[in-house]
Amino acid sequence: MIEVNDLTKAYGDTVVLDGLNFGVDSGEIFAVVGPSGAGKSTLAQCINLLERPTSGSVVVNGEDLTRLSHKQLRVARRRIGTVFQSSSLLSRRTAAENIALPLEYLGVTKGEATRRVQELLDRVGLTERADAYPFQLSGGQRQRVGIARALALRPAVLLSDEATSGLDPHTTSSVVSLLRELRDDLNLAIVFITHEMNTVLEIADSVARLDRGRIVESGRLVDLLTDHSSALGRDLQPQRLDGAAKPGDAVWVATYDSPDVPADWIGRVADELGTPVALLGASVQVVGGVSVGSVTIGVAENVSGRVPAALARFGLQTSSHNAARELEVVA
Ligand SMILES: Nc1ncnc2c1ncn2[C@@H]1O[C@H](COP(=O)(O)OP(=O)(O)OP(=O)(O)O)[C@@H](O)[C@H]1O
Repeated sequence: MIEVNDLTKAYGDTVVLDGLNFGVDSGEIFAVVGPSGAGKSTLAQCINLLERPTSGSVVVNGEDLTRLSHKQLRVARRRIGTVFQSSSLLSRRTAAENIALPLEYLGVTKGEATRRVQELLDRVGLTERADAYPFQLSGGQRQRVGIARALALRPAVLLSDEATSGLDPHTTSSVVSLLRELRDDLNLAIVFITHEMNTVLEIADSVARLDRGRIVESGRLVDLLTDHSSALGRDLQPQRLDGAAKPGDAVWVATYDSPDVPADWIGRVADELGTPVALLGASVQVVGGVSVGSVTIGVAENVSGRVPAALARFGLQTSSHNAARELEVVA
């Protein structure tokens, strides 16, 4: 596991990270999301100690890395594997040679390195592409090589710094699936730094929003998504375009508010209201075994006032924002 305690980084008078605190358990993916300039890259560099924090500590499996000498740190840093954007591979080395790089630095015997590289290629599904050069690989394959290289020294923590940025949605999903698999199979603590909200929704167990060097909100993903007072939870909801309602219908957006929403709630709400409920759009996702997200429905205006109570009975909520929208439609 990794703990970041009161981490501060200043360049001269400019405070870039201001007293950050968080912990990531083994077998957990913790996403840090934030806009450009929030301090994400600086945080990544402080976590793997490429930059020394001005104050505070980074503790991996009980050892405070910030207190180590330069020499001790070189050894301790192996516990953190880092995946950068795909461009970080060496272009004149094959996939296998890129993965072997950390093993070479460590002075591992050639036979042992070959065995380990084979194992890693297999783990990331690239056995067939061992001899390909980076330019012969797709963006997703290059990222898999980067991940395999980060795992070469069997780290306890995997730090992903914008590792899926610039990849198309399909490739992002496949890299995300691989990271989730590694979390479970290798019991890794993964710190996933990104500016992409959609990816957070796919990957994170917990999430923190970094803004101007501070963590302004954090929590378990599923809790944030079902907490209607959470600005981060709202921003993480998947975006979608809804279909138009029938003339004379009022539109409501219902958000999943409970882990126990029955799968057939639309039919049951229609029965209760005594009128059909039209499904206009939905973005519902299962996070940690719980359905979260929102659904847009259209119902006849004459029963519209009864909608919030009917939905609440099945564990769904209409937020005030959505009520305002409904009033707009009715007006
Ligand atoms: N070496 C440095 N000296 C002075 N200021 C710096 C230094 N490195 C970063 N900063 C400042 O720290 C702030 C955070 O930068 P950082 O690159 O960590 O943000 P970021 O969230 O990664 O942004 P982006 O997503 O655009 O890469 C910025 O205002 C930047 O100008």
